[in-house]
Amino acid sequence: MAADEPLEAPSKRPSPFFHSTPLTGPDSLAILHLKRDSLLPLTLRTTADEGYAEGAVTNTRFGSFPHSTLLGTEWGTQIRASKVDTGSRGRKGKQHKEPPKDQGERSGPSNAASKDSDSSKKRKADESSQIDDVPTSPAKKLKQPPQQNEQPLVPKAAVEAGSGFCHILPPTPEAWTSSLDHRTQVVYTPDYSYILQRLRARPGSTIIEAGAGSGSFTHAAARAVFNGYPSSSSTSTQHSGKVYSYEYHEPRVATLRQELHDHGLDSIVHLTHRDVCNKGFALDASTPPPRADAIFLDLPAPWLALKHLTRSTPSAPLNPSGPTHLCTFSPCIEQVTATVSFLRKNHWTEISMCEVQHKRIDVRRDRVGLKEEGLRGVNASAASVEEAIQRLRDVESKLSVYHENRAAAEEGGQQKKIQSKAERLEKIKREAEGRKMYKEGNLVQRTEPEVRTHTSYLVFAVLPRVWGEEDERRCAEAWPVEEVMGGEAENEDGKKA
Ligand SMILES: C[S@@+](CC[C@H](N)C(=O)[O-])C[C@H]1O[C@@H](n2cnc3c(N)ncnc32)[C@H](O)[C@@H]1O
Repeated sequence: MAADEPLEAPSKRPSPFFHSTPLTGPDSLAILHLKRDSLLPLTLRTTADEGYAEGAVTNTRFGSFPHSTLLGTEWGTQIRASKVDTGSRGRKGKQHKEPPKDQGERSGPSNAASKDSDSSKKRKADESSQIDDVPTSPAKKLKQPPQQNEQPLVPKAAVEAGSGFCHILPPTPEAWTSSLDHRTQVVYTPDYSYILQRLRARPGSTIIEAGAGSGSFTHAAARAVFNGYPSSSSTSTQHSGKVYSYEYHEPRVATLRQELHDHGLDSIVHLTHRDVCNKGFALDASTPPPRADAIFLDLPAPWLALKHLTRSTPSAPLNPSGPTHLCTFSPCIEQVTATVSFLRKNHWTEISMCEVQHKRIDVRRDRVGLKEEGLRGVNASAASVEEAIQRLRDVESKLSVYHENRAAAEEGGQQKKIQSKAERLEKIKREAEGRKMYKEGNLVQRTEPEVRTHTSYLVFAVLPRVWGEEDERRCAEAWPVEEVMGGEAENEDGKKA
């Protein structure tokens, strides 16, 4: 499909990113939360086209999940993995003569990949090798027309596998960012939440974004500006929030266009296939230019695009009746220098730069001591010299009791009881029940290094609106100086009027 080729009419159904149903339903977009930072988007299906007796199945490294176990559940529910019967799927491939096997826990990718070895190798090479036959990439979906032989599901009841689980979550821009098919480097949640806040994006705003890349920022921006779907009625006066996205890489445009359609966002996001550096931000002839309140440029050379964003250009896509807030995202300081230099020469104000240095900080209680032995998340070594000496005394005394008991056994005398380790741990556990653990130990903080982000410098600036004599006159009429100053206005000579 060509990037400029429109899809069918904009989807009429509400976007699952803005409206969540109480329960998961057929054909709805869901995110499987497998583990921290491992999320998987999928569309829940009631049709079987993969030869599983249980109907549509998603295989992950944490087990197989028939969609029948995911449908009709509350969002956030923990779903147990199932044993699945590959049925006819197992017999389909010519090179695979073995009888179909049950796919138990953790049998996902390799067992399920019964089509051919090339495709299985490709999957292994794929960044998301934990996933098999999941309709994650709309690009893949585009290449695969819907199967003619899809049959209504009469699924075999799923049998729990005994281990392996996931949580089913509704789609949000955050979950989408963590799970999307990366076609480019993406803007991550900590960055876009800060950027959108600095751009003053709010319901009803108009944002320009270039380049759209994998659509991570696009989804977050769409949610930030959403204040209802554009109304076709001419009487509606409400200005709908809108995101104008530009991208010059044709396959990325086609993929993102399909995603936006599938996600019910195509009436909020206007995606254009265009090189903004060379050709500016104009839209097709039938569409009026955007009147942007905010601009986000995630391009290698933002200053080349900025030359099309001036107040003096008649076709400039800026809102003439308000200031325009700008953010550019650059991976190196040279780009920042060039951008800031351009902004200074072209009437932009409030120019500032910040480096993104997100850190995830783990704050917890550090509990050390022998009384913690056997408890979870503790350091069970002696916390003080006294504790260490006491432990040595205990060991010594046990040893001497042991020798006494041996001597007593030889002489036929009575033996003393020695506390076993299991008894000691049981006693500590019992005592712990009465302790207020959340108050104990030192409060410590540790920086976790693995926050997903890129080296990035964000440049912010504001382009004020044009202000002329006429604006000044209207303003003076609306807010007469005497009223504003409470009769304290001064005349031209600086005297009180
Ligand atoms: C880092 S990616 C953007 C990622 C995106 N912001 C996201 O969150 O997924 C940069 C994108 O800019 C696009 N691009 C680069 N130069 C461009 C230009 N002159 N016009 C339009 N798009 C451009 C690239 O094709 C690439 O997809």
